[in-house]
Amino acid sequence: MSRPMAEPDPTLSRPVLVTGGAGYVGSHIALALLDAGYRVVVADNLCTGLRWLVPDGACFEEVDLRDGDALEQILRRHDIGSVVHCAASTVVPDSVADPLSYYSNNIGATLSLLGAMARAGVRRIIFSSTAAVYRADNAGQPIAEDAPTDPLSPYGATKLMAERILRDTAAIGALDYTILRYFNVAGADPDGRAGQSTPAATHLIKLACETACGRRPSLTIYGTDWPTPDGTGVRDFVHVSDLAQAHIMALQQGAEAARNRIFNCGYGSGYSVRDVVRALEAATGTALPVQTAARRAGDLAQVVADGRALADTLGWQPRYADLNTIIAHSLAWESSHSTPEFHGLSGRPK
Ligand SMILES: NC(=O)c1ccc[n+]([C@@H]2O[C@H](COP(=O)([O-])OP(=O)(O)OC[C@H]3O[C@@H](n4cnc5c(N)ncnc54)[C@H](O)[C@@H]3O)[C@@H](O)[C@H]2O)c1
Ligand SMILES: O=c1ccn([C@@H]2O[C@H](COP(=O)(O)OP(=O)(O)O[C@H]3O[C@H](CO)[C@@H](O)[C@H](O)[C@H]3O)[C@@H](O)[C@H]2O)c(=O)[nH]1
Repeated sequence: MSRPMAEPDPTLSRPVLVTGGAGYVGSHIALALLDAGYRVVVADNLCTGLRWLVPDGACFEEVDLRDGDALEQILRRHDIGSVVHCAASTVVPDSVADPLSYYSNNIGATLSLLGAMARAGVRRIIFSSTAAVYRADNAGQPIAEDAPTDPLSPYGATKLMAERILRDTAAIGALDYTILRYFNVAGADPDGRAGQSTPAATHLIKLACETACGRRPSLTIYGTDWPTPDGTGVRDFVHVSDLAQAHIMALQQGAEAARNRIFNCGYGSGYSVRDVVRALEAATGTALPVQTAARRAGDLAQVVADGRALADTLGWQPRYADLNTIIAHSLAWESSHSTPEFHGLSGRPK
């Protein structure tokens, strides 16, 4: 199914660089930008990304963002006008086990990118941040952008530090940023063009769909004694295509409402792990094999966004804000595309 082409913003007639565009979120952002009529360049070192996830219409540059000279050349060669910065190391427990590699990659890549942007005269950046920057004791309340920050993990700390670097750089007039703090990203492109394909993904809905497709013997529920209605963890799952649209809106309104602002990206609705299991069972018509285990280290009971600012300020209108839709799209992708034997191959899975 093809979507109508929207007129690109005349101030954004130059190509957009998507760092991490071979990854889960970045590939959906690249698709949404192409759908909206933008020219797109993806910069990715494929450390977790997959070449075949880069949409056909995008130019691909295989580069480690920490190579500032190479990046500067890419920015100049493609006449980049703005940057969506998704590239990062993203697995929370890995960041606890190996903090130095997380600080090195996430801070190193951001510093190198901002330096290259300054030298090439590129000012506008949209940054992928996370709910993991907030303090853990939110008492189960929806979290607004002005809630206290105090990340539990090195991963969250790298994101908060990168936010600070952006703020300090904007304070001297060197760039304009919009920071988007994602809650739990899930789902897949409704047209089946992209989906979560990382071989070692750890996210609940991805693992639940792998289980439903018979690739895992069972799903482990971590903790049934949380202070939540059914005892399992509660999260705010945001559809990856709605999230991608938020980046387009931030870019289009960059000179106005989104300039140097932070927005939560979540629907404000919490679903428990058992809600996810039930929704999956309803979608497949079969029982999902589950086992229970102790709470996972570093987990929180409930993480739900107060996401009103994004809608009120940028006019974000999510299209897929429904757990059943998120599950249906994830399941469709998992069952038709993401098979283990294709992981790591350069060709797109059939
Ligand atoms: N998926 C989520 O639930 C979630 C939630 C909150 C925030 N985020 C943020 O969204 C962004 C994208 O996450 P994702 O889930 O798509 O992860 P992902 O691992 O699928 O994508 C990250 C991409 O960045 C690339 N990359 C990493 N380091 C690089 C470097 N030094 N140079 C070039 N490329 C590099 C990887 O190869 C990969 O393609 C990250 O910044 C992450 O912190 C994701
Ligand atoms: O096999 C599993 C996987 C997860 N969970 C539970 O499901 C919930 C969600 O876990 P997961 O999907 O791993 O996401 P989070 O740990 O909430 O973290 C995600 O969402 C954060 C934003 O809220 C991002 O910052 C992180 O990068 C991203 O991994 C938690 O209660 C987990 O304990 C299980 O019970 N079994």
